[in-house]
Amino acid sequence: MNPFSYQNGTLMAEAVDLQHLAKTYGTPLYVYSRAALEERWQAFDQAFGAQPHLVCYAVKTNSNIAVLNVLAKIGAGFDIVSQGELERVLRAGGDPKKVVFSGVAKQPAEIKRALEVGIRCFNIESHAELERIQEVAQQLNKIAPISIRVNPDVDAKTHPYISTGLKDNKFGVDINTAPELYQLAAQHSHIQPIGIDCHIGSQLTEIKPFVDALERVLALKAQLTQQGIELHHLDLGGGLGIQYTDETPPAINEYIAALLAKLNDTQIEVIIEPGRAIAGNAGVLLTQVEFLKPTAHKNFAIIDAAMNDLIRPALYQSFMDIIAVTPRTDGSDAQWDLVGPVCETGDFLGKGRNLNLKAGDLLAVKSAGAYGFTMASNYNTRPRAAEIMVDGAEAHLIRRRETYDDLIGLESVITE
Ligand SMILES: Cc1ncc(COP(=O)(O)O)c(C=O)c1O
Ligand SMILES: N[C@@H](CCCC[NH3+])C(=O)O
Repeated sequence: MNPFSYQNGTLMAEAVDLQHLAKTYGTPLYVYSRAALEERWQAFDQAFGAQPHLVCYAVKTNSNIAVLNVLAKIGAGFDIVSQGELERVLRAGGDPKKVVFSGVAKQPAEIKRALEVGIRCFNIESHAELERIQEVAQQLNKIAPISIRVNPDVDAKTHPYISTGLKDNKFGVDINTAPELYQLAAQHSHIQPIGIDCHIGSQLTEIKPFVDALERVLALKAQLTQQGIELHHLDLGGGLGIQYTDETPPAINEYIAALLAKLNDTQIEVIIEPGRAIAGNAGVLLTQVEFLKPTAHKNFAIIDAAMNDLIRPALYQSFMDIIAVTPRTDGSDAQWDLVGPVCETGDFLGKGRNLNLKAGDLLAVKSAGAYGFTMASNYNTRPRAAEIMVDGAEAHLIRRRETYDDLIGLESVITE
């Protein structure tokens, strides 16, 4: 489903008028569709059929507790990378037994909390981290279930900043050295190896790298079985891409079908950690045109959303499609650079876009449900945007706009 479609000349989110939302809550404004979030998580879940599996939504993608709650209610597990994300999952009603904990430097306090609430598995990213988890588990007299994140060294063919499965990335351990680390882990008194983990990158638009990675993970599993280490699950990470413009990523069910074909009836539980493919196209960012500033060389449209609200274009030169909420019937298209009010030359959301604009127009940045709000900052002391979840004809404010007190209230002047 596409939750965002035009009706009577205006873009709607499900059955809610986006012009109306912008008037009520102001801009910049993130708007998510509940139905789209649910549909995409369920598409992953259902595609597994009889294969034992758990679809752990990657919390970093969009961590609003209303988003997590909607997914928890339909049975989602969660992939977290910090205690902060764990606290969100718990407050959203998520089941800790369905939580996997990734990330290269889990703090002792984070490990302790995760052991206390009883998460499913720690995805260990180095030998040093194995020792730290053993130490904390021993102090608590608990057994830590672990998998080792291996680096299968496959080229994910995505942006270098979001490719994670290559030898020279900071993530995971070299797949060739993993057997040694598993042997060592198995000898630790408070560690129980239960799975293998990998995650090769994000915004992948081809199936082959996923299948290549799985092949290497299966070979490792066979080797470990021979060495007497039996594992209960394979965690294949996230990474399935979405369409931002003209990309043609595989459909969710094609991607899962390719994994199942490679598994060839191996009855092992498969965990996946999709983020973008669930939340990306379930959200838009609404922004208003402040001023039009045509110059001799270029036309700038200055909008009220900036790189602090949505950093992907500035950080990765990502293309995010930008459309008029109510396309004009008067005037004509011109080419515009859509820039924000932040004092940085890199502050743009789109360049050279053909749009028919006037000051005051409302625009929607598409595919902004993933890595939008979660990567937002307060740079230039700009309050972060409000967030709305639409559910049919209803709109719920799921995060109010920040106030200046929210921003400045944590600070104090020195008194001398
Ligand atoms: C360990 C891990 N799992 C899952 C994800 C989610 O990735 P994506 O949003 O591409 O599905 C990420 C981010 O790339 C990650 O680092
Ligand atoms: N934040 C990135 C993806 C990185 C994924 C984090 N593991 C993006 O916006 O595309």
